Amino acid sequence: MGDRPTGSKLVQPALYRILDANLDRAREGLRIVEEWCRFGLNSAPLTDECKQMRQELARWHAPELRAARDTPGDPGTELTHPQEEQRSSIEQVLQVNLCRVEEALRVLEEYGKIYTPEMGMACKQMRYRVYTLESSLLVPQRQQLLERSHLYLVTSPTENLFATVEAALQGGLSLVQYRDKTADDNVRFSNAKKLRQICQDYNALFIVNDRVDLALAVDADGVHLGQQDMAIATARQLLGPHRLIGRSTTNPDEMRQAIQEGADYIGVGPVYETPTKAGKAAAGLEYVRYAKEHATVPWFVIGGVDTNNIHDVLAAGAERVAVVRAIMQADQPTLITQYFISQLHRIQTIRAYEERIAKPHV
Ligand SMILES: Cc1ncc(COP(=O)(O)OP(=O)(O)O)c(N)n1
Ligand SMILES: Cc1nc(C(=O)O)sc1CCOP(=O)(O)O
Ligand SMILES: [Mg+2]
Repeated sequence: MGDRPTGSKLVQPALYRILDANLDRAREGLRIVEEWCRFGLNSAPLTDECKQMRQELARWHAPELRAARDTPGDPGTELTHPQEEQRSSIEQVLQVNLCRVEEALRVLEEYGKIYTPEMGMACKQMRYRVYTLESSLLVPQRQQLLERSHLYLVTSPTENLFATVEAALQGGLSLVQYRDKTADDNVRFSNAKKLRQICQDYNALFIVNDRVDLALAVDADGVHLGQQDMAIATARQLLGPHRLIGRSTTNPDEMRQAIQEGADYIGVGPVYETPTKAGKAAAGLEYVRYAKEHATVPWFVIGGVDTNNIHDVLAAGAERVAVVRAIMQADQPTLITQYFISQLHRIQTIRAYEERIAKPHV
């Protein structure tokens, strides 16, 4: 590779070892992601993208770099973090490994510039390709599941918390919010952790009410924030780009602002007064009709919704509802969940049909 501006004889072996270690790290991470693209997603384009990047990295891995390796003398091989030993989901495996690839590429970009400018440039371009790969793999999963979810269970404290949530999941529920306004933090943490696991077992989204710190601590899919809770922009900074943020809204101004600030979904309510949120005046069906015309993100009607009034709510334009008591206090949560889902599905089918009649050529 000719003369390099490496300064001294001491610098070159270190530089080569850095490049050698990070080329390995990036390729290993890509291999792990590739396996999921291939066997989990059956995606030829994503598998191919990982493979191409691995091969490009292999071309940069020159014999002189490999020759500089000194595993017994490397103090870094002994250092592990307890979190490296735990993985709770495929998503986490992907997240951790994509992050590892991005970090390794950043190192290769900086140190590679000393080795040869072309290496620095190639690693920079590859890092942007990894960001794109990350978006394809991680963002849509949550967004798509949110799009597909029309019933939202918001929990209330009860002795049967886990059994009730699991019964609802068995009925087809795919979106759960842990809401407990009074428990101690250690109880909230252990409940949220257990619910997170149950939701994962059913491939359902798990959202934490109010608390961004708790959402992060249990690796939740997102957080629900009311008007008095943390600002969306601050939550987004803490949660990163991929987790969901929901916002409660009670009137058109709050809706406009929530959407403008980047809420992934909104609560629309309370449509009826409810003892679950005593003292909050009903926004009524008029606000549901407004949401039908103006909401541009998924919106869930909340507040007093039950099996008796769901048809009025749907008739006002809703296609998604969030409930607490209707499921948490049901004798048969699975059956009630199935009933809600069937009615929500029915209305979507009717609306899709009506739309086709109204615009036959679209
Ligand atoms: C889906 C959904 N919509 C609205 C709320 C209410 O949030 P907030 O106004 O912050 O009130 P609390 O739930 O925190 O008492 C919600 N939790 N979920
Ligand atoms: C938690 C919550 N938020 C509301 C809002 O309008 O922002 S209404 C509500 C409680 C909904 O409970 P139930 O289904 O038992 O009436
Ligand atoms: Mg709140």
